[in-house]
Amino acid sequence: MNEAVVAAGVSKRYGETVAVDDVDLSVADSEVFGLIGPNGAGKTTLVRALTGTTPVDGEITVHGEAPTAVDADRVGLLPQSFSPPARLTARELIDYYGGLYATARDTDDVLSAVGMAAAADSWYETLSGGQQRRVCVGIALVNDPDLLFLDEPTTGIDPAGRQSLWSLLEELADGGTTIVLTSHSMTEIQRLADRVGLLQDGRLVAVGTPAELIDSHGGESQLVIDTDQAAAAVDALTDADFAATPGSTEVVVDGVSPVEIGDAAAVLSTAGIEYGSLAWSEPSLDDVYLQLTGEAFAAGDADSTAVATPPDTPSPTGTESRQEGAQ
Ligand SMILES: Nc1ncnc2c1ncn2[C@@H]1O[C@H](COP(=O)(O)OP(=O)(O)OP(=O)(O)O)[C@@H](O)[C@H]1O
Repeated sequence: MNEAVVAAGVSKRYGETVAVDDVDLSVADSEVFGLIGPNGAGKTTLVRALTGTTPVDGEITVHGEAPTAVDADRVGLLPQSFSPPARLTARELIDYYGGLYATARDTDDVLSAVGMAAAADSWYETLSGGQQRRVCVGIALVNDPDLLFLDEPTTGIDPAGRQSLWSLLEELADGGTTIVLTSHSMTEIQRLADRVGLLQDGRLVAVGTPAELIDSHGGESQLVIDTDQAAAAVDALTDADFAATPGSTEVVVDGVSPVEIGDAAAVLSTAGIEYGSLAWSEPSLDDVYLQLTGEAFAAGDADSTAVATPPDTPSPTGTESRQEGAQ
C-alpha cells in the first residue's frame, strides 16, 4: 500500500516549548487517520508540519515530496483557525477559492455538500459560527483533493450538521480520499478513523485502529447496578463468580458480556435484592483517552448504552455511558 504521508523524527519547538516531540507517523493512501489528544498536545502543530505551513526538524513527505513542494491541487487543508474575507457570500467564497486551483468542484455542489445551499448568498460575517465552519469545510474540499487535512472540522457545528458532515467525509473516504483529521470528539474519531494516533505533550503515545486501542487500553465492559443493597448485591454476585465492587448506591461489575446481563439479574432476583436499573456499557475510545491521558471528560456527546429494568421496580434512574466525549 502506498503511503500518502510519512513523517520521521518530526519535532517542533517554540522557545522552551516542545510542541511536537520526535513523531514518526505514516498515513496510507485512502486511509482516514484521526489525531486526538488534550489541548496543547501538539495536534495543530503536527498538522501544520505535515502541510508545510511551519518548518520543523525531521523528515516529512507528502505523496513522496516535501510538503511545500507537493501539487496544491491534490491537497486540501482546513486549519483550526481560518478567517476568510467576511464580506463575501458563501457562494462567492467557494467560487473565489475554487478559482485558485487548476480545476475545482462545482460551487453549488460544494455548497449543498456542506449544507449551505440555503444560506449561499449570505455574507460570511452574518453566518452563525457553525455555518461559517461549514463554509470553511467547503473551501477545503473545493479543489476535490485526494489528501485532506481537517483540523477540528466540526467544532461549533450542531449535531445534525455534524452527522451530515460525517456522512460527507465517509463518502469522500469511500471514494478514496485520504483524510487526516484532528478532533476532541471521540464519537467523531471512532466513527470516521481507520487508525488513530494519540498525542500527549508532543509525543505520539499510541497508534492503532480504534478496535486495537480499545482492546489494549479501553478496559472491560461494565454493568452498573443501581441499588441501595450494594453490599448484599456484591456478596451474591461474587458467589456467582462475577467481579463485583460496591459503591455507595451502586455496584460495578467488570467484564460482563451482553449475554451475561440476564444471569446477573437472575442472581440479584434470587437473592431478593432490589435494584433500580442495570446499565451496561462497553469500553470506547473515551476510555482509551482517559486511560492514556489521565484526564477527565466534561459532559456531552453521550452515546447509547443498554439498560435493563427489572419488572415491578421504579422507572430506571437513567443510563451510565462510558462514551461521554469532550467537545
Ligand atoms: N505559534 C506558537 N508560538 C508559541 N507556542 C505555540 C505556537 N503554536 C503552538 N504553540 C504551543 O505548542 C503546543 C502545542 O500546541 P498545539 O496548538 O499544536 O496543540 P493542540 O493539540 O492542537 O491543542 P488544541 O487541542 O487546544 O487545539 C502548546 O503548548 C502551544 O502553546
